[in-house]
Amino acid sequence: MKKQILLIHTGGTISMQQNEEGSVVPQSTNPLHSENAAIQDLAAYTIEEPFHLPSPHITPKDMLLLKQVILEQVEKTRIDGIVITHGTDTLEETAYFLDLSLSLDIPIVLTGAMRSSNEIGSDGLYNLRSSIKVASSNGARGKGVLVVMNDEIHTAKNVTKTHTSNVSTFQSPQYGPIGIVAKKGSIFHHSPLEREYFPVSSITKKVALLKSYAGMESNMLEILPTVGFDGVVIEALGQGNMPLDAFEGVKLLLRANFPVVVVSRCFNGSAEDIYGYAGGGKQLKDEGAIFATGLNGQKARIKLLAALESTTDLHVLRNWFEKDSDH
Ligand SMILES: NC(=O)C[C@H](N)C(=O)O
Repeated sequence: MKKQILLIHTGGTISMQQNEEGSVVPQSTNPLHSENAAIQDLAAYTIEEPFHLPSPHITPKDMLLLKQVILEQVEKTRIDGIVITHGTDTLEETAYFLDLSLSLDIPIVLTGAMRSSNEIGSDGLYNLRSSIKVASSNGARGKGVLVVMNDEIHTAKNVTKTHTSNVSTFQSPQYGPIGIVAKKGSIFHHSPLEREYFPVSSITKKVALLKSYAGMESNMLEILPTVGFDGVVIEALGQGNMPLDAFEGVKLLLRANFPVVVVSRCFNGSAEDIYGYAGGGKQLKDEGAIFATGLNGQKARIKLLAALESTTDLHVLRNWFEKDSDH
């Protein structure tokens, strides 16, 4: 019997075409619909298209809508796997949001394309077929939300977009992919150790993401609560350190119980409380900053958004963010 795949289209380059001027633009009818014949051999489908957006337009509320579409379909009918087509710019954020907010064991795979549907070497249909193969496989069960692009299988937690145009843009720094898509199907060589679940049913908070830089000013931070933010993720320098003036802003926020989550602006490695000088990671942590183990800035922001729906208690938040580290 064919596997039953819930195929959800949301837009992105995989659903776009290049026009005569060379611009890549959305189409009134998603070109993926005319590819249905090219995927019929792999599975049977329920197709949903809750919105059709370039992924820079996608908001956490759209991510929540996707979660609801998935839950409705899973309750209604037998679904063996889920494939979501999505623009690549914010794909990792949607993938991680769904990873945190769904506790399903069936495979959930996000995919996209770096070249639109009518460009030479378009990777969309190929990635779609690969994703359907992975979502139909038993090996993908219980591994959380996955991202399949360019013959690689990545976890939502670790994957990130690393190149503006290359088809091998998605990578998992430090960890690598957990499997590959071979000619005959998917092969997993790793499994995530644990999964986290936040029962998000609304998005009511605002979380900022700031990148630190040499000479960063404190007022960048001080202004946040006054303009309606509920928390901030800071991509700190190197091992997890802040410029002196900005450190003063962090202290003011923390003393007002405003959640400050620290990651590194480095592409690889984790932020840690190593340096003891003013603004260093040790002092940040002593002041109450929360270190997000192993997450990049955009993922830490999604996690803080999800977590703040359940609690604003800094101790609870710290446990949720730092439990992955052993010290
Ligand atoms: N390759 C892509 O999908 C990029 C596009 N700008 C998007 O995210 O919608």
